[in-house]
Amino acid sequence: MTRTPTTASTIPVAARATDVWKVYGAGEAQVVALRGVDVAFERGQLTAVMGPSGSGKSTLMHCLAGLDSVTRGHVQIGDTRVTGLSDAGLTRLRRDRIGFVFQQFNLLPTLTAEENILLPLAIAGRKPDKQWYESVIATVGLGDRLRHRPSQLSGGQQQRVACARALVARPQVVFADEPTGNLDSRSGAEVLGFLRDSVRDFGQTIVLVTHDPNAAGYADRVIFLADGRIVDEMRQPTSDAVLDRLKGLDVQRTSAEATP
Ligand SMILES: Nc1ncnc2c1ncn2[C@@H]1O[C@H](COP(=O)(O)OP(=O)(O)OP(=O)(O)O)[C@@H](O)[C@H]1O
Repeated sequence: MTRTPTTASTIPVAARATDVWKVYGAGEAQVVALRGVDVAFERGQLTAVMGPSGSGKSTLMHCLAGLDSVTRGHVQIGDTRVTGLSDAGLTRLRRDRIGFVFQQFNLLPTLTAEENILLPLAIAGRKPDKQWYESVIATVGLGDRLRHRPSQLSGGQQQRVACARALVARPQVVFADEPTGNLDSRSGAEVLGFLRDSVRDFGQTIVLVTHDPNAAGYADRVIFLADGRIVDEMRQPTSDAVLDRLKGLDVQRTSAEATP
């Protein structure tokens, strides 16, 4: 049977999962984290992935980004089939074509903001494109903080450094896993606004895993996961509509758990 990924549009795809299953452990300890996920992430869009705790959001992101292997099915970044790449191929893919932003900012404490931002390029032996670097720095609004170390920056500023680091190599897709989870609402809004601007101004593709309906309100599209499956999607979401949909998922889950 041919499966149809959950996008009907003709916009080019930056990342795709096709019939992806992920099983952890074996026997009694077996957990099926993903159950046949088909999804395409369109280029130049901010897509949020939402769902109850344990629904498989981080697992899906890790499989898409080549940080974890799939049990069945396959994933693609652009035209490259990630599933089956060698370790060296995966390292190159992650280094050259994917940007990451995590809840913990993961900055190196002994380096300045600027050195942190340029580190992935330095490791890859690449020089930054000066004009691009300057537009990224201007967009994140860190011009006067580049010589500071992470301990001299607020949480929001540190996360903006992490966002700039993810963008500076012009990755095909940025995966952001709960990027506002450690921030107060104002700093969170700044970071989300910046991610949103990078989509609008640079055509960046972003996949955002979040629990927060307000964060999902910045997205072009929201994918809802429940129990390892994609159960719904919403385009041009509002925070209120996302919140309502999430409540529905929690109700379904509670009723399913109550069934003997
Ligand atoms: N390394 C692992 N070994 C065993 N089970 C795992 C592992 N990683 C995740 N799981 C299980 O897979 C399921 C999906 O986990 P995942 O972290 O993807 O969910 P999530 O939707 O991101 O949850 P949360 O919102 O709480 O972060 C859960 O039942 C989890 O316990």
